[in-house]
Amino acid sequence: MSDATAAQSGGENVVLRLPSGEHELKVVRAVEGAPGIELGKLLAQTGYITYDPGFVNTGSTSSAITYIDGDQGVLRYRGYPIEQLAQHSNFLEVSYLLIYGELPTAAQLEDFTTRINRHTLLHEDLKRFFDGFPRDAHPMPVLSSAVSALSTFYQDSLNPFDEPNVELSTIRLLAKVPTLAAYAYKKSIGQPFLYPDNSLGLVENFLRMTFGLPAEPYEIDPDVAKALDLLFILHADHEQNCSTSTVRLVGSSEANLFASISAGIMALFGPLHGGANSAVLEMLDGIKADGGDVNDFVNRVKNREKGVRLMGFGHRVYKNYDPRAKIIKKTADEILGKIGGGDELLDIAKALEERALSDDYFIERKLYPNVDFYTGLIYRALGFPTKYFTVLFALGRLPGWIAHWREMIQDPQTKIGRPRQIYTGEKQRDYKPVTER
Ligand SMILES: CC(=O)SCCNC(=O)CCNC(=O)[C@H](O)C(C)(C)COP(=O)(O)OP(=O)(O)OC[C@H]1O[C@@H](n2cnc3c(N)ncnc32)[C@H](O)[C@@H]1OP(=O)(O)O
Ligand SMILES: O=C([O-])CC(=O)C(=O)O
Repeated sequence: MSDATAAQSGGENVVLRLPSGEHELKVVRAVEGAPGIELGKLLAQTGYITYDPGFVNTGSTSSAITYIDGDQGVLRYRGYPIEQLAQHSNFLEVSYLLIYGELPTAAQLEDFTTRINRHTLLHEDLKRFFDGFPRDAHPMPVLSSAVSALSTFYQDSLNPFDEPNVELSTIRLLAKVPTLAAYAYKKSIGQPFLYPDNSLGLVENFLRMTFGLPAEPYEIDPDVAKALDLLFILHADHEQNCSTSTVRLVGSSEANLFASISAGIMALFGPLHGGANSAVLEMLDGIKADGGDVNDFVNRVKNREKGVRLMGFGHRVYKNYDPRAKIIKKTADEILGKIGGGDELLDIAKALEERALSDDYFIERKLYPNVDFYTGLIYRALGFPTKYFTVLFALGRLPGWIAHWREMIQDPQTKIGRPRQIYTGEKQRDYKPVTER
């Protein structure tokens, strides 16, 4: 038994009889350390294909970035509890932590900030890119396309093993994605783009480029900036979620950082992942329009009416309250109280949660609110349209995607991602000409 395996407690000993001999292993749930690695390696040698749709039990990598204990509702970035980071840190500092592994010193943070500020501008030709999209285009595919286009403007990014250029691409992404996101919004409302103002912080600059007008001074509301910064921290990483796994999978073919993150943005778009934040608000709007009866809605969910799920509820890993949702719920009242928008929808959301958490359907399945349940209410109060919410998630998740791509490219264990399948089609048949079919 390896030290890593032996060090785990609470597991069970299993004996595997494989062509390579008998192997006694302690098998534990993969919440900490490397308990599944030995087992996975042994099974891989046998050539047996394990059937695991959705990768429920498959550890696709080892990682030192984010730790989740889904049963206990624990989330830590590089070992720091999310609650502490939410209370004391800020988004730039957390981005540094995720990407470089340590909290920055004052000098490191200043250097990081200066380098990001130097790259917030977009190439004028890249700005024209937005003209090609319809005005009512969804901002997520617009953002993904624009990030993909960065590879064409910065061809020094193409070699994933060129460390100085990976570092430059990292800074370019952190600097330019907020500008791209703001321009996607401006395009959708037909207003002119604003150049970044690098005397401002990252979040403040983004707010000004999004809501400011060229001829008018834009006054930044510190409560709004603080609320958005907090939400970005809470979204910054979440281990091998669908979009991060996509970033790693695309990157495992040695595609560059921009291409991999462009793909991650599209994985985030779906309503079962990041798109749930928009879907929750649409659900709450729908309940309100139907008279506000949460019982009726919950019954429709339980009756499995086609296409009706309790959006913002349930999670692959959390079988307890999502700690991010706990923080957001706690601060939603405070934030909405300060910036306005504590409307009927918040009451409906709370009633819906209370109703669901006392219902056997949700209790038996361990379904709790996830990070997306309360965020939309805050985004709306900050002035963002529903369609734009997932772009805000993408802005928050960006440092996590970058950190995972960099960890993946440096890991000597990385192999091209290539799952197998269980073939269920025809065994073999002979071709017939079209006249005989
Ligand atoms: C940032 C994020 O990505 S967080 C997730 C955001 N997504 C959402 O909020 C969408 C709503 N939630 C869901 O669709 C799911 O809970 C997911 C996608 C998050 C997780 O899916 P999985 O881990 O594959 O769980 P799965 O779909 O197998 O659900 C297990 C059981 O709970 C039920 N269930 C899960 N989530 C919900 C829900 N939100 N509403 C109603 N029933 C649900 C399933 O129908 C299933 O029941 P069954 O075993 O009787 O068929
Ligand atoms: O971890 C997941 O599967 C989804 C999630 O909560 C996230 O990406 O933040």
